[in-house]
Amino acid sequence: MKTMAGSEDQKFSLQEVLDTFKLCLSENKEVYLEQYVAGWRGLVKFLNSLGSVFGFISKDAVSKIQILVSYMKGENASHYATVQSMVKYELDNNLVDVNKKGSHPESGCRTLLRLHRALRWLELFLDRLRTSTEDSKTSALCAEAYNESLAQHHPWMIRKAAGMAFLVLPGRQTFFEVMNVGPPEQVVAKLGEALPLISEVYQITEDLYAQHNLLDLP
Ligand SMILES: CCCCCCCC/C=C\CCCCCCCC(=O)N[C@@H](COP(=O)(O)O)[C@H](O)/C=C/CCCCCCCCCCCCC
Repeated sequence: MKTMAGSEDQKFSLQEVLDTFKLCLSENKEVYLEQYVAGWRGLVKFLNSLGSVFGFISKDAVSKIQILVSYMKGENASHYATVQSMVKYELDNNLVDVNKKGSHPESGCRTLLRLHRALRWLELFLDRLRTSTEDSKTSALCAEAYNESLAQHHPWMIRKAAGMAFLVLPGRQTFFEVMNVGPPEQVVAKLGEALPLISEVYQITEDLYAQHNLLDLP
């Protein structure tokens, strides 16, 4: 049966997303692409359950996931095990358009950068949800997180469309129910557990991209 959280096999679980982000980091703090992508797949399940208004966002996230998966399964798959190995391989082989779009408009590095920026939005949004009160508006929390992060990289049209989509977000109580964690106190605790993991993955990627001057890839 279809519910707000989607059909059974598409059901969103915060725990599941948490588990994938937990598995994202290797012992020496490299970011596994397979788990990173799996984390995003889990999040897209949630987005899809919100209805067609969010379709344009989901479509973009899915297409970026697919680009990365095609590299991870392609002939150079061994270089796409971690974000670190991908960056090294693509830079060493001049596979990244560094200043302006050229012959590599869909490099792994620029594709991951888009999801990486969205991860910052997620971090800010989940933190706001965690510290929100019963009367907080999810649309406002989402818009604040968006304006502080992703919006700075989006043109006016996208910002407008995103802002309109936020207005139809379900309320805080529904959000908490959809996370499939339990009562609100447990959701808050689970968010508290998830956030440091997401932050660490974000920061490691941010530092790596900064070190290689990749934070503004076209
Ligand atoms: C229950 C709590 C958990 C919250 C679950 C949140 C689920 C969110 C799932 C996915 C988030 C979407 C990630 C979007 C990636 C966007 C990447 C991007 O910036 N793409 C733009 C640039 O790409 P290029 O053109 O350079 O290739 C592209 O132009 C964007 C198009 C679509 C608009 C993106 C708006 C993003 C808004 C932030 C997400 C809001 C989701 C709200 C749901 C709570």
